[in-house]
Amino acid sequence: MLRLEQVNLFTRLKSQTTNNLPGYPILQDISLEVFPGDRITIVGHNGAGKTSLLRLINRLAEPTSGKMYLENQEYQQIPVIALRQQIMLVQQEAKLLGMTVREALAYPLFVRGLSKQEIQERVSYWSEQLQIPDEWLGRTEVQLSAGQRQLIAIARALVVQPKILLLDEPISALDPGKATLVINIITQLTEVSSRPFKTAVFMVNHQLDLAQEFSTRLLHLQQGQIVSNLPATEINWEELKTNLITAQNQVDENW
Ligand SMILES: Nc1ncnc2c1ncn2[C@@H]1O[C@H](COP(=O)(O)OP(=O)(O)OP(=O)(O)O)[C@@H](O)[C@H]1O
Repeated sequence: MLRLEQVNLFTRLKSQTTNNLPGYPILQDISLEVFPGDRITIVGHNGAGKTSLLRLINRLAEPTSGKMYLENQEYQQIPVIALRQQIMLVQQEAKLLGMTVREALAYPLFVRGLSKQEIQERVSYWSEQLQIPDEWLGRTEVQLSAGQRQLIAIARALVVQPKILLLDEPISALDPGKATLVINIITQLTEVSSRPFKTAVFMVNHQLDLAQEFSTRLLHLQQGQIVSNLPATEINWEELKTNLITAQNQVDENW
């Protein structure tokens, strides 16, 4: 479904005299293959490259070298709009861009050409699934709490029922009940086969207990490189927790 082959991402530094400064590596030699229904948790300490990897897959960043394929078609051959119709990114900072919640949920469906009735049906179906109360629908982002905004950002991605869902710390502001609800709903999306495809999900998540329940694979990034990419059943979760805490402490000491 999605394949990355030896992808590198470097910062592009510019000076007043040249555009050819080398920059420094953000992601190095990233190769991975993703299949329908995969639930991939990405872990790694701050600055390891987790967000950059999601931005690369959503094409908000262009690889410096290497190849990326969606359904065996090279990224360069896919118009960006077509790619983003299949791959939805929920960023850490949810923005509704001045829209009301109702408009924000309807907009991605409108641009995909769904009829007014289909849009209404999808918006009410997903609002109900995520337990979004009717009274929120007329609000704008300044009238929502951080957790409420996060839930709306997730809903806005789910209404589209994308092939690939990229979630950057999607449950960090949610209370435990809502976090579990979101995890369960997303898990169903990856399993239900009534649609022509099962969604594949990448989730950056520091809550390893939830990650352990959720994931089918775990991708561990360190300084822009994949240090492990294993099925969740092969992970020693206790060891991973200790490793991540140790790695984070070492980074903090170096600062
Ligand atoms: N636009 C940019 N220009 C230059 N450097 C960048 C840019 N975006 C990210 N970086 C650098 O790339 C590295 C990876 O950043 P990234 O945001 O992907 O890390 P992360 O693992 O998501 O971190 P966190 O857990 O703190 O969100 C960091 O060293 C960061 O400073």
